[in-house]
Amino acid sequence: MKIYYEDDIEMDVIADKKIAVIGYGSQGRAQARNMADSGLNVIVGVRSGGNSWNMAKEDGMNVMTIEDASREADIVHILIPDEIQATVYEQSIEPYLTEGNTISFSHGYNIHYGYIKAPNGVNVTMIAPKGPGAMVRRTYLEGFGIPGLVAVEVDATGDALDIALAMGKACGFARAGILETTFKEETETDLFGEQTVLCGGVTELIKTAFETLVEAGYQPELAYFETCHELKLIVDLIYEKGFTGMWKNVSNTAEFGGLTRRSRIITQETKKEMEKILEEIQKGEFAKEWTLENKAGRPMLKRMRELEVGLKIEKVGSKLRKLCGLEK
Ligand SMILES: NC(=O)C1=CN([C@@H]2O[C@H](COP(=O)(O)OP(=O)(O)OC[C@H]3O[C@@H](n4cnc5c(N)ncnc54)[C@H](OP(=O)(O)O)[C@@H]3O)[C@@H](O)[C@H]2O)C=CC1
Ligand SMILES: CC(=O)[C@](C)(O)C(=O)O
Ligand SMILES: [Mg+2]
Ligand SMILES: [Mg+2]
Repeated sequence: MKIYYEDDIEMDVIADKKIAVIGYGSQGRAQARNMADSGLNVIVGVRSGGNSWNMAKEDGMNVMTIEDASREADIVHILIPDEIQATVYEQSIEPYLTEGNTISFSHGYNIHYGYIKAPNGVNVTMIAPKGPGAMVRRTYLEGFGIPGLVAVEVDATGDALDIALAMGKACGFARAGILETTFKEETETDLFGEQTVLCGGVTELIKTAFETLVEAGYQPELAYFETCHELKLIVDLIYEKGFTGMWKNVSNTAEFGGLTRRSRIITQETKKEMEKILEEIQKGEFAKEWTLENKAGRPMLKRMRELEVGLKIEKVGSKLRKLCGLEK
């Protein structure tokens, strides 16, 4: 396992290169601004007249259409939604690539599952933060960074890894460390983590605990504070001090209750289901399902989004977040 830090990485490999960041959303806006603030020649490639076009202009970025940016750049860093990358790549990026260029990603999904294939002579690299775009920017401005992953699928120029690492350093990732991996490993672990813990698992855990308390007659506001709001404070302790550090900071009562009951909540059945979800990812079954969902116009995602907005915890939580100024 190789982890790269600031002092391990030279910037001169990309000092005079033009870097097109395609997309200006969660990751695009954060990474483009971080790299520009690090002194790199960044072009933002987005749809003309769209929200991102206007936002990038307001941020003072050098903005072009995706086609012009791809033609102009030496490195094309693709930060648009995974499910549309292949179409945009085929229509607006690939025709403008030349030998010695690099295409770069922050998730291995489209390369790993074969939706995007680079032409001969073009590097294929990944520099991926292990965190949301807003934190990529916030930690950079605070002088720190989000840990990153670096991978090289195709090294056509012999310096593809140096290029990806320099981009990661310019984004601030090397302050926290950049771990070397592969497109396969990043893709499979990222999908697994977001489905079973970070986004899927944790919201289902919170929702179920909240509903259990409310159905038992407790005040919904108290249930929200207990099962959702306070979770950040506990996770911050784990983030900074690990499990043992967190246990040291909570009461002995919480420690005894938590350690004796947690395996009744996350059971061996849960572990078996996690293994099944990982297998679906490894076999490409999730990717196929997501591709079909998009081809059908996202009926399931639209319905699930509607149900999510309508959840009691969302209504109670929004009211409380507004009252304490967290939410506008
Ligand atoms: N979100 C995150 O925190 C993380 C994301 N990643 C990865 O980063 C990559 C980007 O993800 P993320 O930042 O969330 O993406 P977003 O959903 O935030 O991307 C939005 C951007 O994509 C553009 N866009 C959307 N649809 C199209 C289209 N059909 N044609 C052209 N441009 C389009 C939008 O432009 P417009 O304004 O014109 O609509 C906007 O600039 C993905 O590979 C993702 O897996 C990796 C780690 C974390
Ligand atoms: C923020 C992040 O790392 C995720 C959950 O993998 C994503 O947004 O795809
Ligand atoms: Mg992730
Ligand atoms: Mg992800």
